[in-house]
Amino acid sequence: MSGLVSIEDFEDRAAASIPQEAFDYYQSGADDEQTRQLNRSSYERLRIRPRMLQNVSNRDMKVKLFGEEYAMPIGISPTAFQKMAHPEGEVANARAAANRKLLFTLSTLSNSSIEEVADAVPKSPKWFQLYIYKERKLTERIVQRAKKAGFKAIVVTVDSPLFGKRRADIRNRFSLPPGLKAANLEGEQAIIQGKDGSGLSQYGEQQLDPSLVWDDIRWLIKISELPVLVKGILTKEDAEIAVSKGVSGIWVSNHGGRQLDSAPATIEVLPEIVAAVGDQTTIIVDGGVRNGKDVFKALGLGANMVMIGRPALWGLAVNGQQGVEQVLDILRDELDTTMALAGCQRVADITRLHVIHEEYYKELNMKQTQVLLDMQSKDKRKGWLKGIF
Ligand SMILES: Cc1cc2nc3c(=O)[nH]c(=O)nc-3n(C[C@H](O)[C@H](O)[C@H](O)COP(=O)(O)O)c2cc1C
Ligand SMILES: CCCCCCC(=O)C(=O)O
Repeated sequence: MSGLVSIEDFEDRAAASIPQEAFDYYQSGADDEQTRQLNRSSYERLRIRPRMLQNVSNRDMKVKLFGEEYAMPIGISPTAFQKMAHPEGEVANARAAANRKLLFTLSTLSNSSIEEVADAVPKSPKWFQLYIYKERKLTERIVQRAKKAGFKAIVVTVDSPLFGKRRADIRNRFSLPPGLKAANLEGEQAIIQGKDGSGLSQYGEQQLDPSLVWDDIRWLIKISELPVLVKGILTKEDAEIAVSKGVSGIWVSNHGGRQLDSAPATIEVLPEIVAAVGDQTTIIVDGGVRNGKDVFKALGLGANMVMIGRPALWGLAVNGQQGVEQVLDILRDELDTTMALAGCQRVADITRLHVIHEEYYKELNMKQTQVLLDMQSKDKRKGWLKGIF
């Protein structure tokens, strides 16, 4: 697809490519969308401190996570209902990730089933995102299916005891289009139908378990016998509890600004979580990542892997599997350029000192000005005193 050179280009083209209701569902955040916007503006407030003369002629973006090697530290977050973007849905998205040797995460609420995705990309590493249903036996069956199909980790989403209020979905009475269903479920649990307001929040209220507590994470680790990561962590307190319960990773996320509006941006909270548990566990982050500079900043602040949600949906909407591949290629090229220009040959070379908040320069500037003003007024006072005596 020519003429598309940034993720924003893909978003604009996606808006013109799919039905308004689908685009609204993908794009929107909760309530006033402060957190969705903050995810972006917080990246823009960070600066990169580049180092010169570092011989960056041979660059390498490969990373390892849980024993698997990935071509770069960018992966795909779980997003529901991908056949609204393209008839091949999650299968196309997973194939794109596999072709680029990247991590893919499948949502519980996918339109392509666990088995279809596993059959499409049998060899490449993939994770399964879990929503815990009130019906625990059903939840267990889903976990066992994911495990049998070869998914390598369970990512349990903990930020959704109920559903954030997405105004567009309420106005649109969000429903899955005819012919689409939640492919991992059966009967009424597979149907999302909005009669009065968003069908999604009604579904969530009826089906998902809002009574979850930390001991349920222990239960999940026990029944799955797979690495379990908790997705939706935004404080060091919760990160510390999660680690004490035996999780294999913390996924710093505010659900793309779709759950608690006024929650902080993920890139804002990343440093506190890395400082608290970064030496004990794997840290994943998503939310508002739209270019290679953002990925670089998240790595500098301590993330082990940086994930994208909506950008992959925009690629899918524009041109299916190929569209996602193009999105991934744009991000890869941008990260590569950023690393070269910042003086980093490998991902491990990106450090905390490469990333700084814009306030640092403002404060420095203010402090220096204050010192000069103080010196000037001291001189003036001296002259004034001289006049008296
Ligand atoms: C349309 C859409 C559907 C989503 N579905 C899920 C889901 O099923 N499970 C989940 O844990 N997170 C879900 N998320 C949140 C993403 O996993 C991710 O946290 C978020 O999209 C990251 O922000 P970004 O879209 O700005 O990259 C969804 C996000 C979007 C935009
Ligand atoms: C009630 C469960 C529906 C989940 C839909 C997917 C999701 O997480 C989203 O943000 O949308």
